[in-house]
Amino acid sequence: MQKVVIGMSGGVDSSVAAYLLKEQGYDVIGVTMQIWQDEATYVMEENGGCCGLSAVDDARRVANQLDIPYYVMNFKDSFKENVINYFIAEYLEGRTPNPCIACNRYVKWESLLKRSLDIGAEFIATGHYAQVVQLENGRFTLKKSKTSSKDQTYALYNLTQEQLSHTLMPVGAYTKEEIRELAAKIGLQVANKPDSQEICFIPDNDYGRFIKENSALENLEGNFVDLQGNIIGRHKGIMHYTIGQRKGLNLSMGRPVFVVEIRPETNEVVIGDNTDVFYHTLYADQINFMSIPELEGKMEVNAKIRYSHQGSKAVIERVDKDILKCVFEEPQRAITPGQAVVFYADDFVIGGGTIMGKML
Ligand SMILES: Nc1ncnc2c1ncn2[C@@H]1O[C@H](COP(=O)(O)OP(=O)(O)OP(=O)(O)O)[C@@H](O)[C@H]1O
Repeated sequence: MQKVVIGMSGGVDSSVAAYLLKEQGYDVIGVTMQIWQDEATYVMEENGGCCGLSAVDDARRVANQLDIPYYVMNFKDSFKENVINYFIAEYLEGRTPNPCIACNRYVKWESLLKRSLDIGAEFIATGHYAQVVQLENGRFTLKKSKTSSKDQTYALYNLTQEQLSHTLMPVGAYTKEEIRELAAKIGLQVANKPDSQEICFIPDNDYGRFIKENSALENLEGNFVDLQGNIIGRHKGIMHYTIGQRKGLNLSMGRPVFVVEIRPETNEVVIGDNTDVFYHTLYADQINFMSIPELEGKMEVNAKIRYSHQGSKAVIERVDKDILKCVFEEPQRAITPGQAVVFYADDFVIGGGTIMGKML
């Protein structure tokens, strides 16, 4: 029997994933990763966070019910180094990070996969809404989940071929409703648990406060400037802002105004009109390809610039060793440095990268 380690967060999806794997005949081992420091754990619990004591209790109960072995493993150091530190550093450099992507690649896959292989498992599995497929060219890639509104391929675009070849995502072939029905049918007590919140380690979504409290920096205030360089007000620190933001600027300009650029080197936040946040072209680095080994020439794709973006027609080409240029057919609003751009052909991930500061 092939051994698989399933990451259990105590929620509906990973619980049903464990059930499905068992049904499919795998030797299933449940693991909950402890990833965040103890103090915050209790705050997260109240907000439905994924990794505190009740998550462990829930996951353990499900594992008992499914009659599979269950362990809690400590990944706090890996999470701090790869997710929290990256998250803070990116904001302080004026970019908007995506911590789930870093967590997936470096904590869930790199660290958990290594430990799983060490204990004799062949695969790791999660309750993500995505499907792992092997193409005719032999490469592994991700296919969008059955319900596009739940699809999580965007946050998984930078898994390596090696990681994908050891990965199972059994819930991706079902809709969320089907998963909830399945959970109810098999009597899982977590069937009605709410979905977890957006960023698990920031309970109230107050990124700015979190970064201030977790970095040594004191006074982060600076100037709001307009596109001509005139000072138009004071900002609270660049980490409070992202491209396209309108709320919370506290500027009375007599018209709606938006963040159009963040300049960490001068600690300035540039303000403009909505029309100033549209661009045709972005550049991306830290490229990872999935369905293709390498990009030859130009390629037509559907490109997604944030988790909630529908995707838009674009042409990509390499312009440097690790830099891709992506030209959209229609200008896109709020292309944001630090976020991922993920390229699709129909429902399949071609690859992706990290959006750089330069836009045209
Ligand atoms: N602390 C953790 N320990 C082990 N696996 C985890 C942990 N957090 C998340 N995962 C895995 O990653 C998957 C996706 O996590 P995500 O936070 O997107 O969903 P979720 O809402 O927590 O899912 P679920 O309904 O399974 O709780 C989970 O289904 C689970 O397999």
